[in-house]
Amino acid sequence: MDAREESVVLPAEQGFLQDQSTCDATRDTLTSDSSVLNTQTSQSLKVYLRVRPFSKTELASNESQDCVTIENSDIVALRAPKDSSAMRNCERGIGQSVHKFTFTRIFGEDTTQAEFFEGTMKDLVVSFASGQNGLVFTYGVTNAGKTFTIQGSPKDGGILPRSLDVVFDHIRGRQYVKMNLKPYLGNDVMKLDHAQVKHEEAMKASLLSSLKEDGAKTALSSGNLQSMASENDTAADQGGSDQNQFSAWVSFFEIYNECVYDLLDQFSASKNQKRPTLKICDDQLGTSYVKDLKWFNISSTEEACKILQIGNKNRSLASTKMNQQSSRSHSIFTIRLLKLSHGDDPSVLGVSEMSLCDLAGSERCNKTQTVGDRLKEAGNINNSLLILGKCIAALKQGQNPKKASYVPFRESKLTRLFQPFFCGKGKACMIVNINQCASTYDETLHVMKFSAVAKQVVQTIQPQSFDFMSPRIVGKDGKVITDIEANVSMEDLLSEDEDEEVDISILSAEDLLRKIEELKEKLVSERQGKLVLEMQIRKEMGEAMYQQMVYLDETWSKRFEDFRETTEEQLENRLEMYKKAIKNHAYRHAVEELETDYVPLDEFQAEQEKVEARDQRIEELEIMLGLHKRLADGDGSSPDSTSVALDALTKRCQEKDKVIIGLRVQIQNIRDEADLKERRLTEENDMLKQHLKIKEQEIRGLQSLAERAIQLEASVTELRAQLDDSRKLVSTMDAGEPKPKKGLFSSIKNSMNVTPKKSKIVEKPEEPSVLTRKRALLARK
Ligand SMILES: Nc1ncnc2c1ncn2[C@@H]1O[C@H](COP(=O)(O)OP(=O)(O)OP(=O)(O)O)[C@@H](O)[C@H]1O
Repeated sequence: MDAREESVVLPAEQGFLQDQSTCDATRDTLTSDSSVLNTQTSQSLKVYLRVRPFSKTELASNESQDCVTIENSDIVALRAPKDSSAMRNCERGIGQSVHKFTFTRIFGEDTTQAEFFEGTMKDLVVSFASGQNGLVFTYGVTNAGKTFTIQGSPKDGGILPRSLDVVFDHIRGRQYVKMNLKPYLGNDVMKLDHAQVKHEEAMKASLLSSLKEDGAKTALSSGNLQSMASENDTAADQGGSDQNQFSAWVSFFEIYNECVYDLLDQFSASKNQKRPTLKICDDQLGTSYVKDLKWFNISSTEEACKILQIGNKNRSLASTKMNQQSSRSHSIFTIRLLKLSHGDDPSVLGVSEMSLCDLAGSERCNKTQTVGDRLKEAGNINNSLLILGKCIAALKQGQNPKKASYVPFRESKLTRLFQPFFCGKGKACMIVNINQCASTYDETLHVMKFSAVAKQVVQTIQPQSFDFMSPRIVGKDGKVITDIEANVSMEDLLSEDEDEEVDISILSAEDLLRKIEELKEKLVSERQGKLVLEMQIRKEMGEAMYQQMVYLDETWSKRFEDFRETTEEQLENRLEMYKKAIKNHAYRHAVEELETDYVPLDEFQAEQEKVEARDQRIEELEIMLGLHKRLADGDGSSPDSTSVALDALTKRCQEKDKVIIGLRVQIQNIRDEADLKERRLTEENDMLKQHLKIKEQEIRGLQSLAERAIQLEASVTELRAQLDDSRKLVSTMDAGEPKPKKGLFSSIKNSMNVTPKKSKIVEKPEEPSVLTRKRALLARK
């Protein structure tokens, strides 16, 4: 598959820093970038690929089989190794052995952490510092380098500590050190009183002290960026000219087996205690956030990295077969930056948020030989990644207005939290991590295909900057102190938010009571509305049923008519066939008879001539006989001549007798022949009778078919009667008298159970003619 996709290159993307000049360039961009953010932009989701180098063990176990080839800065080719399923499939003629994928940018195994940060995160951190929200998530199989990319090693930090460095570099000298303004809900800020501030400070001190035993040596840092930050101390001076102040807060949580756990919750961190799970709620703007999540104020990258280390200790790590330090959960580290006005009691000008999500490995269960808890984990990991994939596919599909489909964001905790970013809350970017091992080729290919789809998602980013979005500030009781829109009351905002998981803890007791009353009233009006809706639905269902019945009626009538026509046609055809067969038989028989009795013409004429000659001779003889008689009676003729004549006559008579005998023999022969023919005819007649009997049986079968057709006709008539009853029922429902308590389906059921009243059956005018025709046809047959 070639996943090449030309992404829209927006102005913000054009200036990748190819060299390693870092903070100066970043800061310059920071000062000029806020104007860009005030317009809505659309861009393809940025998807970066990072290929990790082989470990020594991998090289020793022949994992290096040239599976991954980086062709240029944005195209990578994957070649299936010989033992992979992809290669087996290719040999069977399914799929290809080489796949090419395009990414926003590809980073090879030699890429340093600094290079990777420069090439991927610059835009996002710049936007974040200017007030825009951002999300970065890493995706890949286990052991592909996701955690390494985000967190890095103690000596060489990943994108997280490096981003923090840039942010702190940006706000240096403008940090608001008090902790009395704290992130609250999705995008708001809570103003803490003195006691609360003390509590905050104690909590932070306690958290940080928990890492003291391990010492600073394990703490992560951005490594070389540290020095760069100090080199750029002039930033403080620059910032000083800006009257605004900034306050930075962090949180760290994980989604493990579809439960959200606070990784900075010290009490739950103790071994024997069951960790409390946190809920995901929607704020008044419909943005999802983790309720009761702990936020800690940070004043430097070091503090943030220590907090990250503490959270890491609580993270659900388990050793899988593929990675000894495998993350079994999705972990999300979030930084919130509050932009405040100048002075001791500043007002909040804006809040921006940047989340870095280290997704759990996307390996499949069989590969890692997972069992028990590990199998359950893998199931949950795969499920949430599957839903992420579904969301990304649906978002991609949704870009075509004709194919827009439901995006199942709410089907997993992870996608619920990602939803705002895919719906314009801020910039999102995906980092795909792969290793080059032959044994994980199939999984890697799967990851790449997922990324190819993700790269086609176009993000619409709402205009955002600190100046653009002012948050609400609430007091310690959760009541709004200041609001962006003065004409929008708390009640208005809350009444907009009727989601099933609304966070009601932000209301005071009086507000709650008032809210309950309002809700009661709302419930009554909702119920009324529901009744009306139910009636409407009933009516619609009735109409739908009626339409269905009409359709059924039409379909069955048509089918019956077709059946009747076909049967009639078949019967008529058969009848014609039998008639033809009988005619043919009679004709053949007559021809056979003719052939038997046929006498050639010349023979016949010869016979005729013979007969004529005989007749003539007989006449002559009769004349002579008469002459002789006259002579004998005294005509004076001599007795000798008479006796001669007599002799001659006798002779002639004898000859005639012989002829007569011959003729008799002939007659006898003819009679014998006639008898023979008669016998043959009788036999043939018997055979014909047998044949006729068979045909009669077939006709009887056809008659029973016709009777079945008549029965079907009768059942259609009965269905029509039922249809009439349903029509009446529907018209009764239309006329009113709703029975809301009975329920929709019981009413449908009743309408279906109505016994058809025979008296009401009205046959259509053409039915008798059909029956009459059929009967006439059968009678005819
Ligand atoms: N670019 C890299 N250069 C050097 N080593 C790396 C690189 N990427 C990852 N590694 C090493 O590879 C190993 C696995 O990396 P990592 O733990 O970050 O993987 P992962 O994808 O987060 O795994 P999991 O999903 O199981 O947590 C680690 O030992 C890490 O140090």
